[in-house]
Amino acid sequence: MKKGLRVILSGGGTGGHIYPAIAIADEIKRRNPDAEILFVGARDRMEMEKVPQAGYEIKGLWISGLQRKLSLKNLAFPFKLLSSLSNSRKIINSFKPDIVIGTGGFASGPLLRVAISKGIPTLIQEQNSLPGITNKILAKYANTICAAYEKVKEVFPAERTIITGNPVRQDLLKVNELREEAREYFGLSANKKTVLVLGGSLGARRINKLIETYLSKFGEENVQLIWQIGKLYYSEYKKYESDNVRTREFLNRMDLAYAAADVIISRAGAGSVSELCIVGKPVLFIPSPNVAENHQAKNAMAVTSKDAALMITEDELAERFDPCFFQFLKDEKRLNTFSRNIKKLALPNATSDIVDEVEKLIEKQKK
Ligand SMILES: CC(=O)N[C@H]1[C@@H](OP(=O)(O)OP(=O)(O)OC[C@H]2O[C@@H](n3ccc(=O)[nH]c3=O)[C@H](O)[C@@H]2O)O[C@H](CO)[C@@H](O)[C@@H]1O
Repeated sequence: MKKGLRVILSGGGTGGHIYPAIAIADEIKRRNPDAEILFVGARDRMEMEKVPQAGYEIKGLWISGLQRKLSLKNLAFPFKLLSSLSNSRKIINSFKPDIVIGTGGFASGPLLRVAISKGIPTLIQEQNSLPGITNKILAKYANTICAAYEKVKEVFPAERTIITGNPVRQDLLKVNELREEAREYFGLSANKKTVLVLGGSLGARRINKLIETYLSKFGEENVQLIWQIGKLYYSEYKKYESDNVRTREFLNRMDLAYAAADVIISRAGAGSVSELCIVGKPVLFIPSPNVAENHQAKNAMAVTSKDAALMITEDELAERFDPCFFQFLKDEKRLNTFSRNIKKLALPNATSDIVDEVEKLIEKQKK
């Protein structure tokens, strides 16, 4: 890549859009330490905190999505859109990027729209098998679309869509070397099985309720927990913190959380699924039913259909969790099969393949 490369990345709203953008930024920086990288997000969303923590500058736009139901908040939408288009133009004019990359979420809409209108190369990355609204609109004009599922070619222009997989932070590639450090970091015992509970980047109300119900049973079964509760629910559940139960609002060291775990209970957001394949540990998926076209269940089924994980839907939890999960925890043969099989589904080169596409676009622009 050329010296002094200038890149704007935009993705946010939830971790599912933020961490792919950070993974791409890290790989661009690794290949070209002189690259200037700027993030653009939505002013009040979690990217404003998580991106600076990852070491990058971020500018916030005043933008949100249209509410599906009739809501007063929608009245502000046209003003937010105009304001964010105007600010995107200012940001692009002053930063002068060589390329603009969008990973989904509201802020990437106006920003990429302006980049496209100015003829700046654009790349979008779609994590899900069912594209979100922002990427659906942008895909009509973006130069390249990097996706994780073949199925998106039914929605996106197939000739510009490349299946790369989802970018995953590189520190997750070597979690198997971190087990000791991880147990120490969380203050966990070396003699007990550890279950890691993940509710997606925002936390999951139903999973938190489930864990609360079975806390004493986990104790009786000699199982310790790392329990990611989520910002919205943390105040309600943090009282359960103990030597055996490590409660966290958010896990800033996902590498250590994955490293400490023997078994993982998780939502099935696209990024979580991609990471879990790389980590290669036995998983129980509890997909969120509150997402468009039940796409988390589809993400999970892509894994369970390969005999590589277990899935229980929220509707089935009351009946199936107790008999299935506690038996699963003791079934070493099945745990090993799942570990082996889920690892076969990993696409560890996704980030590098996406940055190859970034380089190609920039080269093409130069010609
Ligand atoms: C409710 C909802 O709308 N969920 C969507 C959201 O999920 P969500 O935002 O949960 O995103 P994903 O499951 O894709 O990824 C979660 C990311 O957050 C990180 N993480 C999570 C918890 C934590 O404590 N620390 C941490 O760093 C994970 O390591 C991962 O990188 O975006 C996904 C990708 O577009 C979609 O598939 C999901 O359906």
